[in-house]
Amino acid sequence: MSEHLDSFAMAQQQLAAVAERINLDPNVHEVLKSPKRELTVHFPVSMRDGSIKMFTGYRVHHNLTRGPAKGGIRFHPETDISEVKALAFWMTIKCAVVNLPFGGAKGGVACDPRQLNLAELEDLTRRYTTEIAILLGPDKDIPAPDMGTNGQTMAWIMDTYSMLKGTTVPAVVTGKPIAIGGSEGRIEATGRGVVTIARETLLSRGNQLPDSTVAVQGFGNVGAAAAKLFYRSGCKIQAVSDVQGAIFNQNGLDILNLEDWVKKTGTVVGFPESEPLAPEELLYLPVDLLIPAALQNQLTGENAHKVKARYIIEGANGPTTPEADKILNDKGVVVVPDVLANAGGVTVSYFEWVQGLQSFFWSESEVNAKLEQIMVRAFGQVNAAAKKHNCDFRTAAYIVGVGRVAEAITALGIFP
Ligand SMILES: NC(=O)C1=CN([C@@H]2O[C@H](COP(=O)(O)OP(=O)(O)OC[C@H]3O[C@@H](n4cnc5c(N)ncnc54)[C@H](OP(=O)(O)O)[C@@H]3O)[C@@H](O)[C@H]2O)C=CC1
Ligand SMILES: O=C(O)CCC(=O)C(=O)O
Repeated sequence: MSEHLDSFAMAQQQLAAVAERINLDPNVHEVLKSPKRELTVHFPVSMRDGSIKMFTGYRVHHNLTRGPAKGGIRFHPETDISEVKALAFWMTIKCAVVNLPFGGAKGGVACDPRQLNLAELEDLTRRYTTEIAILLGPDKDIPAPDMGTNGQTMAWIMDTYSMLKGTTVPAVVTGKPIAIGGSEGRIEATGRGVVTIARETLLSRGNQLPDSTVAVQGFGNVGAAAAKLFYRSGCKIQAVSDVQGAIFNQNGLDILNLEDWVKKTGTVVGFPESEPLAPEELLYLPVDLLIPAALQNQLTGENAHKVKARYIIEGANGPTTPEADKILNDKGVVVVPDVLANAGGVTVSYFEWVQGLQSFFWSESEVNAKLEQIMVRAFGQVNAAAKKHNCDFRTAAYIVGVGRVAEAITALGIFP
């Protein structure tokens, strides 16, 4: 049977599965089923052709028991409230898995940033920020980049929020440029975390990262950084893709040359040292490590049986549906979930927030060393939970994450 789940329904299924497994207090389950608040805004932007276009944006706070709301902002044509609610829920779990003092949030605007010029994009970002500013603040809600947004977007958000407050407030966003209080290491932090978790996963099974073959879906902030760090670790990156297509080289792509090519052309497609590949075929290559680093719902009940990779390390949020999870587990494919594998980004966002609040900044090597420590510790805790409960890594990560959130909810005295 194939599945047509929306993202929030999928997140609910993941929560329900772990609630049953750990006998979660039904009251806590009830709390975690719904986001704390959802804001939908419709706002006008003046387009450069003289017309006015209406856009719809969202900011969702899922659960704030462990700290202020934290999570990225996505600009994508298919972004809707269900997607943003799911992404906010995953942020609650993710922050708890790596034990950061944050609750989960996410935001988004339904738009195609590639169809907007820079001035339109700036206007859209500033207007969206003004509309959701009621929720934002360094001790309330701290956005960061996600798909379709970057350091420039964060700079516009910080500036708009600072204008509203009448003072410069760097700690209201993370993932901003270094010149305005960004952290060393944030740009590649998610990719670095993905590679660290891949290494730890392999080590836990008696394998090594060097010489592993890798396929990466998506060559943006997460995919490109992960590909480069896998390459530097001695892996063979056999395939990568972006929206325009996929490329393949049996002997491994030179990722540094590929980066130069993408800077020149805007796509991986046509890279001279490669052959074209049908994009969906990337998911079915017989590689050691498959890294989905684009959108959700890529591995489903319909295609999971075709996967030949030994390990899937989820750089993207929500790339594997529950039905696919079951098929992959039955096939013996090890899936390391988003809420652990891509937590390096929010971890360095946490460092950026702490540095901003203290106006005391760390070197890149300090940032990377602290990131390594947190990711290795989180992997160890999830691996231990997987052994203790004899379960897959997603279930184990949820046992750790949901367990911490439940403990916090109970400690507040809501359910004495
Ligand atoms: N940025 C971060 O710090 C974090 C991001 N994530 C998650 O990682 C994923 C990627 O985010 P990020 O790298 O920031 O986003 P970016 O916008 O930087 O990059 C997205 C990449 O995915 C490609 N892409 C989009 N759709 C497809 C598709 N259908 N097939 C193949 N490639 C596709 C894009 O192609 P093109 O370049 O052609 O547009 C681009 O290369 C998302 O799920 C996000 O939620 C998770 C944790 C932190
Ligand atoms: O860096 C952050 O605060 C959030 C990153 C993010 O959106 C994610 O982990 O999905």
